[in-house]
Amino acid sequence: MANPKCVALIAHDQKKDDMAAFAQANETVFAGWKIVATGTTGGRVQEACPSLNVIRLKSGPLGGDQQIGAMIATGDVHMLIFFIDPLSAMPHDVDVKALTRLATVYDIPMALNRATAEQLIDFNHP
Ligand SMILES: O=C(CO)COP(=O)(O)O
Repeated sequence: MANPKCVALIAHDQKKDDMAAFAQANETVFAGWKIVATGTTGGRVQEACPSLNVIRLKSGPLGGDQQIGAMIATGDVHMLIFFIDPLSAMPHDVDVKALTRLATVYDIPMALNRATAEQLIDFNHP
């Protein structure tokens, strides 16, 4: 089988419950994907979806967003699902901006809320 496409999953703290529920509801779809995630998000998704193999990177504020940005630049991440919290100030706001900028530069599908993510995965079964 060809290498599966890679999706990056990230959620800010206020959105982590939502991400865990979203991943669980779509566990069978994600089974066909390689999954990378920032540290804490990845832990929550792994807990919610024991059948998946979630590759956990650093936590977002400690460089995880930048790691995923680098993977987008090298062509190793093909879709970004990032449940952002627009109501809280983030110490690593510049990293968040850099990540969404790179997803735009490299023109990969990017969902920043759950409604868009649901649509994206409907269209992107590998
Ligand atoms: O802060 C984040 C994204 O900007 C997410 O990082 P964690 O998944 O480690 O909480």
